Amino acid sequence: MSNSSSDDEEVPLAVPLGAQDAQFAAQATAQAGSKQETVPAAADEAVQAPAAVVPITLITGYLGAGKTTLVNHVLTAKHGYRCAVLLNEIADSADIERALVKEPEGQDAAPLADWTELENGCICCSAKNDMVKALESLMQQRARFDYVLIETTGLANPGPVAAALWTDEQLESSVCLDCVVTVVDARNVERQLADLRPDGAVNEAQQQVAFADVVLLNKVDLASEEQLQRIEAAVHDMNAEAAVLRCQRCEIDLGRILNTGIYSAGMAAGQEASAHAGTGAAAAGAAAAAEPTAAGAAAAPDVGDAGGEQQPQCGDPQCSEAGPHHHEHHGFNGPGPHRSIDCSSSQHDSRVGTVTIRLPGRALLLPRLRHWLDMLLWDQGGEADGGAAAQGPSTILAANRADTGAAAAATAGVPEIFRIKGLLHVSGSSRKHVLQGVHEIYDVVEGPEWAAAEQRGSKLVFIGRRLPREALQKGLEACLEPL
Ligand SMILES: Nc1nc2c(ncn2[C@@H]2O[C@H](COP(=O)(O)OP(=O)(O)OP(=O)(O)O)[C@@H](O)[C@H]2O)c(=O)[nH]1
Repeated sequence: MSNSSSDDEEVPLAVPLGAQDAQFAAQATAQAGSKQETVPAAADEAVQAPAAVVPITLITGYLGAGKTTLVNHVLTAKHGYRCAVLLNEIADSADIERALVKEPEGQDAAPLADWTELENGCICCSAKNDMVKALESLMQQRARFDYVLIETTGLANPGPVAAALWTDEQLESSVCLDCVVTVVDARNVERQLADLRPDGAVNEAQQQVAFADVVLLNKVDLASEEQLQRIEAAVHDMNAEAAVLRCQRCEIDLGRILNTGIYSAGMAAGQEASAHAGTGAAAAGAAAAAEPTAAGAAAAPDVGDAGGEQQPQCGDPQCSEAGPHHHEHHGFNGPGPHRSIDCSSSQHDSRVGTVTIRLPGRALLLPRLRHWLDMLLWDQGGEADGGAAAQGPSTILAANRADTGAAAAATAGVPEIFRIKGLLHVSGSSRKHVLQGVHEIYDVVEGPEWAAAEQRGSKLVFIGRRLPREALQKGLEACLEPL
């Protein structure tokens, strides 16, 4: 993730996070600049005299859709807001994103960002309280920013996060939710939306669209006009009120997602819920929705190497029903009947997991790695026929599994890789390399120089289903330079 490199930047804030079971990087970047035409007049006022209440734009979207790209766009655009960013990564990968930050060079140059990394956890469940604590901590330095962006993990249900923003007693008077933005990947979103859960429950991609005020239909360069129209229709069917904006690299008019006043408009219109006030039945429902049950919290690691089921949790603060149910009604405080969602979904699909492979010391041979990745990913595009699929990752990984003796895993189903992130130590290069992969598309780019004192090595994070760790490890080890 890169940040603004304007000269007038202040040193970013670092928010210390206390919880152990969440990987939650908090970054705050002070940003100043001239007001962009597209941003409402309030932007200028915010810079001159900090507003009493800090607006928050919640950025959500499936794995690899372009959330960090959007954050980068906001941080580097000139719009007059000084932004603080809370970043929640699903895997242990904040250092990988950080490797792409173009830090200012020179001995006395202050780094653009301080990063705090926690292990595991997604702010819509186990780490939600950490998000609230991080925000509370951030608000202690309130004078340094006037806008907050929160980037959720790709598997977050934005409902409980939004509810927490409304109902936390410490936060209620200092921040307000302004807009829920869902970034969707034009190339992959159709299959993500169509992805069936064994119990027929709503999946994460559907939840994210359902809770959006604005849907960014990103990566239009990777989709046909026909595809784009199909997606727009599908999104409209799920959430008729959301504005759908086509874009590439999330380059949009930021006035559509910053200081929109969407939620305050809803409150002014006299919607029943008044979560900011924290009173009444609706707020009580919100609080219930925001707090996971003890059982749910205990069983939280549903994403990660260890699996586990979560208690169903309704993300709608107007809902106080326990257990699986379905309802159609008006959104949080937002105007219009626009969120129809089956709350019976478990928080995340428990089969989705993360495998992190670390390869300290020896460098990777880039051509060999590329070949391995090509073989691993080439039939993940969803357009290959059954014959082709049989030669793709399932075959490679199944063969590797057979080698390692895990024969049972070979028959358990085809591995699916949604996302790859890697920080690579590449043979023959003094620079870090960063690998980014979304489904079958991947890219390796050069990052900054390795520091003299830095221990060189590679780290790759795979997010997907039925990921065979040993096979991945073996495949990658075969790409290392010889001893
Ligand atoms: N072709 C194309 N690639 C894009 C576009 N937007 C983003 N990308 C690439 O898609 C990849 C994923 O982008 P990110 O912004 O990291 O996505 P993310 O949603 O933050 O990913 P996670 O944090 O893993 O969920 C990166 O390699 C981006 O460069 C786009 O409009 N077109």
